[in-house]
Amino acid sequence: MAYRVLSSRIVPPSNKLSRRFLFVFTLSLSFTYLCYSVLFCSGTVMPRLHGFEEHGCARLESAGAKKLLQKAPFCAAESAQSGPNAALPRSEAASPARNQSGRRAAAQSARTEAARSKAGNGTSAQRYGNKKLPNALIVGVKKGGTRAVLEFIRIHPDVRAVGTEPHFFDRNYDKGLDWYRGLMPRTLDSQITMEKTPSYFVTREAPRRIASMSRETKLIVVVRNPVTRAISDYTQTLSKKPDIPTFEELAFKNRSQGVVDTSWNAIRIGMYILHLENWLQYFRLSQIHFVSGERLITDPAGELGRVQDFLGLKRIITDKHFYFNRTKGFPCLKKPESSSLPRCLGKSKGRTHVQIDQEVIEQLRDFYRPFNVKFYEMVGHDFRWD
Ligand SMILES: Nc1ncnc2c1ncn2[C@@H]1O[C@H](COP(=O)(O)OS(=O)(=O)O)[C@@H](OP(=O)(O)O)[C@H]1O
Repeated sequence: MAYRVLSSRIVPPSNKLSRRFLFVFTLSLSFTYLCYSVLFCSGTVMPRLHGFEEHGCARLESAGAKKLLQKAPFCAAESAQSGPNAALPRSEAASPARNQSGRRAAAQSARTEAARSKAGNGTSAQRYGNKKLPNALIVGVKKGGTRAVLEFIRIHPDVRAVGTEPHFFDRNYDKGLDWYRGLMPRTLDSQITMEKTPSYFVTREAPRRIASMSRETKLIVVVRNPVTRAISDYTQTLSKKPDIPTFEELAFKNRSQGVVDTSWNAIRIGMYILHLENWLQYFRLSQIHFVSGERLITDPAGELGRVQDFLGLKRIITDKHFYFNRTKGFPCLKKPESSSLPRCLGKSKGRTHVQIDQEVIEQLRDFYRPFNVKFYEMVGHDFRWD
């Protein structure tokens, strides 16, 4: 065997040549190991030893050395998060107390990296952490200001959100929770996962389905004067289907007698108390936070302050994140989540409404009043829509 031949050659201690060969062999072996360690950042190796393969760096390993080197700065943050002992000497790794502070520092470093990538270069895709089911949902209401709340709250470094509306608990429920989880962004344990789908609020099955995912889910409902909301809803439909009947024709069964058509969605959605009663069969009132759609426009920082409190987040989003854009006529973000440039919401947010006869508006106000009063009583807040 080759080994036996080799050993018979190197074993005699008197053989100087063999000793020299052994020395050179050991030296070259050490040198190869050194090169390997330098090229492949230690964080990618250590987590494997500690069983943290599921995190980012391990994934990058298979992409080859070139890619690895390009991603090196990211790797530092990822290894910090995935392998708490990776950056520590062995003696420290063995101590649980030091280990914890290392983990804290590592998590902090990963958070800083997340914040930097959010605020700075516009690459909002987070490549570390895990996809988790959402802990908080913006469930309604349509045309209440749900997009504004989502875009504003996601600038918080401890919030990660899906940009599009997943419609899981209404249209896609049969696809299953794994499908739903797959849509979520990667989050660290310290971060909150969120999505918004305004139609959940009026979907009969949504509260039961959400509760069966988790009874602890936090729910946000952005409410707005139901008359204005109905007009906004109609304006949106009209922009897509210009041939629909007039607002008045759709809103009343009999206008002269003031009989409102509650089967029309644009009207039905605004009967907030009826929908809320359905939610309260599955969730405590304290699990639901109501954002005023009106104040969201006049005082976005104030509303976002309360949203952050409700979500248990540090108040990071403040006045300094907003400016009022006169052309748009709405508050806009100085630095949105996806870019470092100031940005307002799109054209479909803040449309000029269809002109509606004042008399019709009064009739609808009268119609909604009793529903509004019950709603105020239930949530313990007067939204002053009358
Ligand atoms: N900052 C800011 N910028 C633009 N628009 C804002 C903002 N804050 C609240 N709003 C109001 O949001 C309304 C749209 O609500 P939603 O995002 O819930 O609509 S949707 O259900 O997702 O279609 C939209 O309704 P319309 O004005 O009727 O278009 C706005 O009034």
